[in-house]
Formats: sequence, structure tokens, C-alpha cells
Amino acid sequence: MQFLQRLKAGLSKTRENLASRIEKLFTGTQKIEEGFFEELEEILLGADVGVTTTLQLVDNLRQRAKKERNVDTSFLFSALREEVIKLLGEEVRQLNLSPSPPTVILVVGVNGSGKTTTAGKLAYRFSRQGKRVILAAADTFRAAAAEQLAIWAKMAGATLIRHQPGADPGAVAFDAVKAALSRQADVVLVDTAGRLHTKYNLMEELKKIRRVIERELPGAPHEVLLVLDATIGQNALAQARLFKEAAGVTGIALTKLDGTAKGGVVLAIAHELNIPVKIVGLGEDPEDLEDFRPQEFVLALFDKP
Ligand SMILES: Nc1nc2c(ncn2[C@@H]2O[C@H](COP(=O)(O)OP(=O)(O)OP(=O)(O)O)[C@@H](O)[C@H]2O)c(=O)[nH]1
Repeated sequence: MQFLQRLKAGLSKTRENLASRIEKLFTGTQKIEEGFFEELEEILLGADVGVTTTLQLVDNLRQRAKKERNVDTSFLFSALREEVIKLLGEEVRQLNLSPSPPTVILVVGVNGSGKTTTAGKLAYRFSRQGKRVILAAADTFRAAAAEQLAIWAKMAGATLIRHQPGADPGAVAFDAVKAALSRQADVVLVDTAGRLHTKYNLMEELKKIRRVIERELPGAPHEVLLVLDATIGQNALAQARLFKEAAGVTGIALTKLDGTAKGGVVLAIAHELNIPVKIVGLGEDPEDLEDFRPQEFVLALFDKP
């Protein structure tokens, strides 16, 4: 319940954008005609659900309406919710943890998306579960990134592995995995750079970090978590496509869902990228991280306050 309340509060701008307009449309409609579906399309597009996903959702509703004898708005409202849950998948998708520790989680994404914060929050969460955690500052490009991670490491009670600014990020990842093996750590979180001189360099560097990790610990990284900032809406999709190819992303952490009007982008991510959203960020504090629960997300998005 707490998650739902927090999500509802966080998504209040998206809800204003989506839930109240949908409610107005559904309560104000007497007869289901094409205009109804067109308006629904417009509302979904306005909440950053994206063209492809919106067209698919509304088309599914049209088909369902055709099949029913007595179509009314309450039928369509439940159908819409069902379709969205189908799209997101009903299950909560947990982070992949290795049955034999350490688990290595590579955290990737562009600058400012919330990578360091998410790595820190995860470290905090794992520590609270009694796990031994190593945080690796593989963003050696930006000196402040390691400082920021050091603060999180302290807060979480995690061990920090860092090198000098400008050092080889692969070497940091190497040391972190080695340290995890020798100290019998449970989880290694590798925070990476979000910007280099070129996109090409960044992607090559991520591949290299992956190779180093794989070589040191076969089967790792067990999770490549792409951090996306929900407030950028549809632009998150382009970023995700880029990282999906280069880094072999296995899950998404969607940050800054608190206070965005563009929460509908979750639907587009689920539909168009086929990468599960596993984690959501709902603020800047250590506890502001939750597993993504699709059913509650849909409630938070569509239901009246
Ligand atoms: N409101 C809110 N702010 C967040 C969330 N996650 C991260 N932030 C903030 O977003 C800003 C950027 O986060 P960082 O973790 O530094 O992002 P980064 O991707 O590591 O960026 P670089 O370190 O520059 O590569 C910081 O001010 C964070 O506090 C969230 O879920 N909600």
C-alpha cells in the first residue's frame, strides 16, 4: 500500500495529465464512436505514451469494442486497464541475482539520469538486507562522480573501490570483482560514466568493462541496469536503444518518477523495447527506490485519487 501511495503522489502530474482527462472523457461520453477513440489517443500521447504504443493500445480497445454487444464506457475503462497491464506484464521483475555470490550489477546510462544515485540506493538496500556490498567508481571521467559515490558508500556501509581521475574504468571493475571474490562480498555495483568525448567511445568503454568483468567472473555481469530519467519522456527511448545494443541491457531503472508529467513513457518502454522495468526512483533519499510493480503502477496512473 505504501508503494501505491508514494507512486500516486509522485505521479500526480502524470495523473493530472492522464487520469483526470481520461475520467472526463469516459464520464462525458454517451455513445462510443470514433471520436471517443481519437480523443483517447490524444490523451495518451499527451502523457508521453508514444505514438506506436498509443496506436496499438487504442486499436486493441476498438477491436474489443467491436466484439462486445453492449459497449459502455465502464467496460472500456476496465479493458484499457487490462490492456495496459498486459503490456507491462503482470509480474514484478526482480533484479537478477547470482545463486553463487558475488552478483555483479553494471549500472549504465547517460549523465544526470541518476546512475550514481541508483547505485547508491541499491547499495543501501542490499546492505540493509545484510549483504556485503562493493561500490565501484568506474566513472573515472568525471572526478566528482567518485566523490558522490563515496558519500553513498559511507551511508550504505559499503566498500568503495576507486582509482585516480582519468584511470582506466576497466581496471576499477577488475579490482572490484577481485575484491568481491577475496572478501566474499555478495554484491558488486559498478557505476559507469555517462559521457565521454564521443558516444562511440562511451559504448566501446562499456563493452570493455563488460569484457573485464566476464573474464574475471564467468557469468557476470548478472544484471546490466540501464538508468533512464523519466522526466525526459520519449527521449528515454532513443537512449535505451543505444545502450541496449552496446551494453546488453537486462533491466531498466526509471528514475525521477516523482513529479513528472511524463510517467506514461513506462508504457512505451515496456512495449517498444522489450526490456523489463525493474526499479523505479521516487526521490533523492536512500529509501526512495522501489521494485516496479505493474499492477500498482496502473492503479496509480488511471484511478481516481
Ligand atoms: N527527484 C528525484 N531525483 C533523483 C532521482 N534519482 C536521481 N535524482 C537526482 O538526479 C540528479 C542526477 O543524479 P546522479 O545520480 O548524479 O546522476 P548520474 O547519472 O550518476 O550522473 P553523473 O554522475 O553526472 O554521470 C541528482 O541531483 C540526483 O539527486 C529520483 O528518483 N528522483
